[in-house]
Amino acid sequence: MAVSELQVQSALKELIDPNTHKDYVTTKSARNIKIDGDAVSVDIALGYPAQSQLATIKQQVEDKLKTLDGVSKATANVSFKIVSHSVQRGVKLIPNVKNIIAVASGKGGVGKSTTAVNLALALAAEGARVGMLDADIYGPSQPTMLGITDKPESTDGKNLDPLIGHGIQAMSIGFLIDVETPMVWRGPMVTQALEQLLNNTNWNELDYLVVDLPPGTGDIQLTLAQRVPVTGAVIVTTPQDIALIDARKGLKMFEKVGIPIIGVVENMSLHICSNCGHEERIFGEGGGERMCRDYNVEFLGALPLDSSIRADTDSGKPSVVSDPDGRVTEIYKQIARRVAVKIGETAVDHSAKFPNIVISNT
Ligand SMILES: Nc1ncnc2c1ncn2[C@@H]1O[C@H](COP(=O)(O)OP(=O)(O)OP(=O)(O)O)[C@@H](O)[C@H]1O
Repeated sequence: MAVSELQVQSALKELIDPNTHKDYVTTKSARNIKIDGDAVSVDIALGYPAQSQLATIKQQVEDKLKTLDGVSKATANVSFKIVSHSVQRGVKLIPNVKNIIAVASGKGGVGKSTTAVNLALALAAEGARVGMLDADIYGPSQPTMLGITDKPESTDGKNLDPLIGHGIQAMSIGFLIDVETPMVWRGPMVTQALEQLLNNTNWNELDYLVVDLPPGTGDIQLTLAQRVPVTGAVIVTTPQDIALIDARKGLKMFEKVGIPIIGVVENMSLHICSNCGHEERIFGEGGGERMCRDYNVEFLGALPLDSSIRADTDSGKPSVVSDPDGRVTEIYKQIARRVAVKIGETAVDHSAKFPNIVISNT
């Protein structure tokens, strides 16, 4: 007897998506079940980029379906599609940009820019179309980290075309000014410069735009957080108490402006001696996780203090590019998938689909 659609659904309910930690029926990823005699096919449409896992997920689903009585041929078509999610109320969306991820830190020097660029490259490695906006006006580091030395041009005579580094679209004040000459920025100039970089760039169909914010939680960051249409924020911290206190301020700042916190990345968590492999928690233990528990936000992952991370970014080839199969890259990819999943779980932006409501007297 042929298998029923209900039986196929029950089997799919027993399979847990490795990234959402939910089954494919609950997440509504399983669609279009077709049964033709002893052959079953199903589409699995993931809401996050997972290029490196598509084959594994396909295999898991097909193996599961083949355990059903009456099924000898199973086909799973696994794909992903990224949609726009909602942002703070009253903030204008950017054309051609589906989701904006702000990467912030309460304190300078904790590795925010390094995390931002590797997160962007990891999302791209998982198949998403990604951009990087370097909003760190005081110390733009993305041009160096992405190995970009060109100057942006304008093909339409109005907006600048982003420059491409390792497959991602990038815009930075560092492309436009001489980074060796210190610039004195006053508050309103910073927000204006940033809004121009964001709005006057010809972004090309981005799934995610990662924004590397300046460090700190002062007025400037607050204004930026209120003006940039952000889907969610990632906070980077190191485990020392002093960094954590500032990171807590960062969390509160985003709460204040209604931007959801995607989670916290702990950087320089653990030092691994490059000579003997000895592991040491130089900056303390468990601080990031404790903070996440206190504020009920997700701990996205921890990066070791590893001289290769510094050397890779300094040379313009961040770890995700220079060592695509390495342990550090896997951590960045895990973080990237968690970020994408969390964004996928936030409310979808329906603003573009809502019909105009016209009140007429007739
Ligand atoms: N996990 C790590 N292991 C080793 N070095 C790291 C790590 N993360 C970052 N670094 C290095 O630490 C320095 C500071 O990093 P980065 O510029 O990313 O910090 P930041 O928080 O963006 O600083 P700021 O915003 O103040 O410019 C850089 O030289 C970078 O290569």
